[in-house]
Amino acid sequence: MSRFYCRDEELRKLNKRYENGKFECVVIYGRRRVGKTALINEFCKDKPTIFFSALNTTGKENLEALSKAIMSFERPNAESSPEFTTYDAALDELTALSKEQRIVFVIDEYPYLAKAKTAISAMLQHIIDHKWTDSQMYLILCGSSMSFMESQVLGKESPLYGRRTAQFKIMPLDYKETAVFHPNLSEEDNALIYGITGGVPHYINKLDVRDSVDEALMENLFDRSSYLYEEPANLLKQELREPAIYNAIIKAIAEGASRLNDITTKVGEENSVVAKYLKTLIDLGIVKKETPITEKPGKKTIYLLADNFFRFWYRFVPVNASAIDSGRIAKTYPHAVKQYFPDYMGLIFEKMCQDYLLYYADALPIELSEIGQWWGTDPQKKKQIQIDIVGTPVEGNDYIIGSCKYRNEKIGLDELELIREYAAVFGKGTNYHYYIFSKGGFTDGLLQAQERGEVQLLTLADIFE
Ligand SMILES: Nc1ncnc2c1ncn2[C@@H]1O[C@H](COP(=O)(O)OP(=O)(O)OP(=O)(O)O)[C@@H](O)[C@H]1O
Repeated sequence: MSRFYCRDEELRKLNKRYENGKFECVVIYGRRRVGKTALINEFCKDKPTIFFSALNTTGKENLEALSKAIMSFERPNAESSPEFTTYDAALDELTALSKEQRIVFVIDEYPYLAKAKTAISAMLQHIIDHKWTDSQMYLILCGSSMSFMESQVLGKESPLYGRRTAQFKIMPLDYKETAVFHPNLSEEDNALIYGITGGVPHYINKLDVRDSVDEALMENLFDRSSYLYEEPANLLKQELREPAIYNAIIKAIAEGASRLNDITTKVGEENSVVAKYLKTLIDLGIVKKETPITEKPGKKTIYLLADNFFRFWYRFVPVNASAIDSGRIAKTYPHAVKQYFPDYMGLIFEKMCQDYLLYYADALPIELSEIGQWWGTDPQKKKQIQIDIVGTPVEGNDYIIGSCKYRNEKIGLDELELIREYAAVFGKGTNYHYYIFSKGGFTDGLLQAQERGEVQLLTLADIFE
């Protein structure tokens, strides 16, 4: 079995709740493959646990599976076990167990159960209110359908509303956590692994980098028989009824369409139809909407791929499909894939730098409220500008302005000049603190500017420290 990494904060909080001995109803949700079940297993490994993974079938078959889960807890060595004839009987058995001891009862894939047995949320609500509140039951409801978990389990319409005692939205790992999987690799390799897998532990494991990212990509992604080659299609098929349209939308965004109109034109469907599909992709954590920081959603809102793995796959697999199919990819890889990495990594590096500033928020010269990107038009030069990082203050007029360059060249004073100009166009603050992040380092001129206190300079090595 592979090792379990990170998630310390989630485990600490889950354990703290366990120790209080009181009734808990914890909701755990997040994108598919993000590591929800692995986290629950890690939490439960030394605790009395009934783990029921709901099935995408009928209510009857789910009751059978639930019966088995309860029976294998009560009689771990029995070859066959009786089954409960009703859900009420199974829940009553759980009540009896939780009166005797602290017990963790996990329902994984809860949306499947709620679909198969529509009354289950109301039944759970009833038993929580009448029996479990005073018991030692530690209930965990887990699911990957974000919209279902957010509206039907956490939302006001749900019978379970108000019953939960905590909720955890499990997010992909960030760049530093991703690097924990490969402590012996260089910062550049670790950045790339983050850029390819998006910090989804399952994808990090499946990419399985030993010595070289190039070799791992060739074996475990740019190969038709590999798991990662199939993954986007599998995931879409598993989650959605019309994968073809979703596929076209993701491809359009990966190829650079970011406004609704551009996506619609590429896909060849009505705006309203595409908007509906986009909403589902946002629920799945594949697409995200972005608006310039400090502005409200509106005309400037754009759509981006939230998931780096999808972004990588759709950027490099479709255009190289024939080379992959014919086995020529190893030959074409240097000019068809690898030479575009600095460009591909640009956006990812921006996110890494933003995360870095959030990590060290306490050491920043301002009390940070939000961090994001800003884009708009320079009215004098009549051209579009984009500021990679803007940090807004909780109060006052001091802002952080940052630039991120993922190139193999030294960045010089002209970059500082440029972001000073951009800050003037942004125009919200009166005092700006400048940060420049560069993979390839800095010229002496810029290093001297740092010594004069005009700018903070950080390399890839600095942000991984
Ligand atoms: N923190 C972690 N450290 C190491 N490996 C992990 C971690 N989290 C998940 N994994 C790996 O990723 C795989 C998939 O994770 P898991 O099944 O927990 O995801 P999930 O969110 O429950 O997925 P789904 O919604 O598709 O059921 C696991 O089998 C495990 O190998």
